[in-house]
Amino acid sequence: MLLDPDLPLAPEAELLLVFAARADHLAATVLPALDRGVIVLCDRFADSTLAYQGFGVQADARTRTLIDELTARLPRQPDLTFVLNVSPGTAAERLRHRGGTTDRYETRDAAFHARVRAGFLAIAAAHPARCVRIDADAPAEAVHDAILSVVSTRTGHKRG
Ligand SMILES: Nc1ncnc2c1ncn2[C@@H]1O[C@H](COP(=O)(O)OP(=O)(O)O)[C@@H](O)[C@H]1O
Ligand SMILES: Cc1cn([C@H]2C[C@H](O)[C@@H](COP(=O)(O)OP(=O)(O)O)O2)c(=O)[nH]c1=O
Repeated sequence: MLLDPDLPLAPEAELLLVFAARADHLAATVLPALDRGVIVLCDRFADSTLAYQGFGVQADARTRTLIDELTARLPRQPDLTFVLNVSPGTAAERLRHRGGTTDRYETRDAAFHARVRAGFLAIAAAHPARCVRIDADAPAEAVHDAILSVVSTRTGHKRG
C-alpha cells in the first residue's frame, strides 16, 4: 500500500500504516532477535518517518506531536543510527542508473526530497550521540568502510 504511487492515501493513514508495520516488525522480528543476543540492523527506522511524514510532507504541529508520541511508545529505540548523506544530484543519478520501479516518494519533486534531506540532517544534529553522518557521495566501498569502522569502535568488535 505504501509503495504503490497510484494508491491515494490520506497523510494520517500513511503515518499510521508506517507505524503499524514498525510495531509488527519489532514484535515479530526485532525483539525476539535481540533476546537471542544478536545485533539487529534496520534499513530504516522511526527517523525515516519523521523525515518523510513529518518534514517531507510538511506535517502540521499536531501530526508532528503524534509522530513523536508514537516513536516514544515503541518498545525499543536504536542504539546507533547511520545517516547516509548524499547530495541531491548524486542521489538522482544513482536512481536513474538503478532503474526499476519508483515508489510514492521517489516520484515526488526536488523540493520534497530537499525537505526530507534537511529533516534527516536536523535529526542527526539533534541526536549527536546516537546518529553518525556518513559521506555517501563516496563509492560504496568507502561508505562500507566508514560504517564498519564506527561499528567496530562502538561495539568493540574487531573488523574481520
Ligand atoms: N555509495 C554508492 N556508490 C555508488 N552507487 C551507490 C552507492 N550507494 C548506492 N548506490 C546505488 O544507487 C542505487 C540506489 O541506492 P539504494 O541504496 O538502493 O537506495 P534505496 O535504498 O533508496 O533504493 C543502487 O543502484 C545502488 O547500487
Ligand atoms: C520506513 C519509512 C519509509 N518511507 C519511505 C522511504 C522510501 O521512499 C519508501 C520505501 O522505503 P524502503 O522500503 O525502506 O525502501 P528504500 O529505502 O530501498 O527506498 O518509503 C517513509 O516515507 N516513511 C518511513 O517511515
